[in-house]
Amino acid sequence: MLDPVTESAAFGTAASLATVTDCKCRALATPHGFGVGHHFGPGAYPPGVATTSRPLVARSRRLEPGDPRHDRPLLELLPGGSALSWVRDGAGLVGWGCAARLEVSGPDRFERADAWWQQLCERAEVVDPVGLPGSGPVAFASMAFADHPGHSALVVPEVVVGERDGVRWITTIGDGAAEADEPEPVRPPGFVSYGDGQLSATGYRQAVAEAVGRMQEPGGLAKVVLAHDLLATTSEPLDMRFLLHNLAARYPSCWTFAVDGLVGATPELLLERTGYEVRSRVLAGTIWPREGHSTEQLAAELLSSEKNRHEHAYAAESLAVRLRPFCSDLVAPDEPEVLQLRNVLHLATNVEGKLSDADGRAATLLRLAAAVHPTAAVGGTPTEDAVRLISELEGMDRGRYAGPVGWLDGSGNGELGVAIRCAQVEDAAAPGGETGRSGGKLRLFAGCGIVPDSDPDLEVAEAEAKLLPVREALEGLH
Ligand SMILES: C=C(O[C@H]1C=CC=C(C(=O)O)[C@@H]1O)C(=O)O
Repeated sequence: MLDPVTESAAFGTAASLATVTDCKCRALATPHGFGVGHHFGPGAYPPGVATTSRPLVARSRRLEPGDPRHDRPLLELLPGGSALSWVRDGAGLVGWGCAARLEVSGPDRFERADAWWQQLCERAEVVDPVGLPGSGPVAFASMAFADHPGHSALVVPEVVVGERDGVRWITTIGDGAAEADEPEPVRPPGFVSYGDGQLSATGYRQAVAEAVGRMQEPGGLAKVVLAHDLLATTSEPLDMRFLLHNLAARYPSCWTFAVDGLVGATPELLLERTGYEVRSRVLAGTIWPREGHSTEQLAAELLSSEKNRHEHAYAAESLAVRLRPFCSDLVAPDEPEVLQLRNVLHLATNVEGKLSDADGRAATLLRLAAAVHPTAAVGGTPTEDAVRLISELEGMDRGRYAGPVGWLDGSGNGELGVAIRCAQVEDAAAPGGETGRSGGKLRLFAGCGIVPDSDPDLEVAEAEAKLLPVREALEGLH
């Protein structure tokens, strides 16, 4: 098997760090510049220079009917271990193994991740007769919500299987040894128990009440999105595929993702870039099923709720305003529509644009993401004040929850969702309790847009409804 490309990088200040991990998760921190190589010690490369000791070799080929990798659902191809996924309605990408990996943190994490990926792709040897978005070299990405704390990860798998427009293909990156990995049977996680995370539901209610009080004062924020977490412990080791299968079965229209231990099914698309086309689906404003109310009644109530319309307008506008400068054309409807999911209904705005290439190069997906993240669907209005208030009132580390998550290819295409309706796997198999068995530990997250007339009790209930997809997947509902 090809040695994974080992990224060793550090960028000057404590405020802005890129740690370096190889794919066997040996962390290498270096006080020197941006360098890459396999198993080279830190400091072997001069500051500011990115090198790889060996270029990536990516080979794609079409899969044909009769090949199990063509005929079986994408998620069923994943072997055990750390799964990579971006699947919607049965199509998308799954990946495994690790040919290269980057961890970054800090305010310029997007720019540095972008530079790393561009350099890897420029030097890569690519054989790609498939020629579709997602064929050729691919990195799965999961970016931290905040500048501090939290790390972001880019993982280049050794094997990717993709499906788009009815075409199935496989890409091997490296020597393709992992191509032969046979899926082991998926293991259920056993009993699931829940406990408070870093911010309990009671603490969350207080945080929302405090935010509402401050927002009602003169000069207060227009909107802030506050979240809390829930700790889940499983009696058996956690097989991420169990979660992925159940999420995809219950939420087929969402993007079922897994990147570096962050797993979920998001209904919200931050940005999709296909050539010069960009697309986004902004969500904000929520209602959840109540007894005696039909879906049509709930949808009508949501559309006519001034509070939800305000919440939504801030989010849709934040995306459109920040995306517009990169586009020669951008269409954002004036009126939201209703998106219906099993657990909730949302107000949704689909935005479409055409990237301008005035200087001969349209902005990359990661650059675009840096410009639009966080939208007011997960941050607030105005953004910087809201992000400060989130940090103050939540008092927890969101990690990569609510950050961009998805994939990028070597031709500039990719999809980044907003990492909501998800959990961070803290330990796939944590040391066991009294029984001596080893179970897993996950942090589930859910947040709600808070405006000056929000009711804290209702926001707690809304967050509970948003936690359901992962809870039910964990408990085996499909
Ligand atoms: C922040 C979350 O949801 C966002 C997306 C849709 C609707 C939202 C809302 O109505 O508050 C949130 O803005 C979450 O699920 O954790």
